[in-house]
Amino acid sequence: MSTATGISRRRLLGLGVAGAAGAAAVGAFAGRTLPGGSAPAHTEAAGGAVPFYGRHQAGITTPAQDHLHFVAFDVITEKRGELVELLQEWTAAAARMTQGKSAGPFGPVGGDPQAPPDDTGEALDLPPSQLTLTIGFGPSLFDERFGLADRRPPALVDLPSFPGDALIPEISGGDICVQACANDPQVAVHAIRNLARIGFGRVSVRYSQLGFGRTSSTSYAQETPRNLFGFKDGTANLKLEDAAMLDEHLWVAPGDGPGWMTGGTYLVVRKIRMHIETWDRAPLAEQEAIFGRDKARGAPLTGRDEFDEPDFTKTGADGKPVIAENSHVRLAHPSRHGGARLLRRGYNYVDGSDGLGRLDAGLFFMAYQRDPRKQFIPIQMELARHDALNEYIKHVSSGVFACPPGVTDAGDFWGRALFT
Ligand SMILES: C=CC1=C(C)c2cc3[nH]c(cc4nc(cc5[nH]c(cc1n2)c(C)c5CCC(=O)O)C(CCC(=O)O)=C4C)c(C)c3C=C
Ligand SMILES: [Fe+2]
Repeated sequence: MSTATGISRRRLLGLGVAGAAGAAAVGAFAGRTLPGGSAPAHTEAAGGAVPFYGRHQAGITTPAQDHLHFVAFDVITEKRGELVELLQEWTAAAARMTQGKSAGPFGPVGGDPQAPPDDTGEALDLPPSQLTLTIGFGPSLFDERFGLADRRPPALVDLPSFPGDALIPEISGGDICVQACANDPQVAVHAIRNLARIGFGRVSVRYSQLGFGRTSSTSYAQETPRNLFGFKDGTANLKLEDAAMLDEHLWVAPGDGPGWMTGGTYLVVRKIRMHIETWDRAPLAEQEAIFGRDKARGAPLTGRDEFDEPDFTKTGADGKPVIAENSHVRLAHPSRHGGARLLRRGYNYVDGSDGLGRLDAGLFFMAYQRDPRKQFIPIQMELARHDALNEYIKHVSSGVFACPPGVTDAGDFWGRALFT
């Protein structure tokens, strides 16, 4: 998207037009319509910038954007100083890119023509698109390489193997993860590509995953989206408006573990293949019984409206529970897990077809929480053992990461308190 002069907002900012003049230019841009009076392709709300600095990292309670590019890196340098420098460089680039600027100060075309550009350029004409970049540190980072073994939080456990797991090691784990979310997939891909480029020689990409169509709402202002089985997903999620619940279930509090994690949270990722063609042959009544919710409105089978509380005691004419014992929502419900909740922030994925005519598709499940030992692990153990949904899904990749608190200002960097 371009300004009246034909120079993009990202380019303007990337070329260093800052301060009052830059702000005025951006302000003018933000309010303008395209020639002919049509609305911009991205509204400012969808295309605007999410603040990078704050007590918590952005991209967790931020209203879930439409697109994901998730990456897990292996650290290949063994020098602690090089890793710290990389985190500093990444933080500076992330602070810039999330505000719609280029990854480096010169941008795709403003530097020395004899040197590779400090930004790859494919987001040159695009608005910030609510890009957020969220970092996490995996258990393997806390081995002997960087002197971090005694700084590993007890809550950052290796996940146990769950019944039915079919994990592929090459797309599981990772020393460091970065979740890029944006309302434009090209902006998310650009951000991860540039972080990987900056990390050359110090990290290598272990795996990455594209996701589209968020499968959760993280704000009451958002409509509940649908997953690839056609059901509303994210109804009973933690929402950013529930501040007390976030303190109880999401953010690491003082005394929970090492001080460097206070204000942070833990992320569990699971790539879950969904057997779409088998599901599509299941009768509607069976699909609804599996989730315990109706397909049209997402209401519990004991209620009428989406946000009605399920009644697990209610029985039908046959004397059986209306919401089946092996239904997904009964097994995952907080009442079964001592009140434990998750902030789910997953995305649909389709990686093409599998060569046998079936979609290679599913849910890239991501859930943030205060302590995976008390939240994800017991919930998933229950689901893995009893969930009727298991006939239609397969967990193929897994990861757990400690996501540090937010970067407070330009002097701070991702994970500073861990390394100092
Ligand atoms: C271990 C955690 C969970 C995994 C893994 C998981 C996989 C998974 N879920 C769906 C679809 C739905 N899940 C729903 C609710 C729900 N799911 C979990 C946890 C996991 N799901 C929780 C904690 C809840 C909320 C339970 C409650 O409090 O009522 C729903 C219902 C709508 C909603 O509340 O979001 C759907 C639909 C799929 C397809 C899937 C794996 C592919
Ligand atoms: Fe679920």
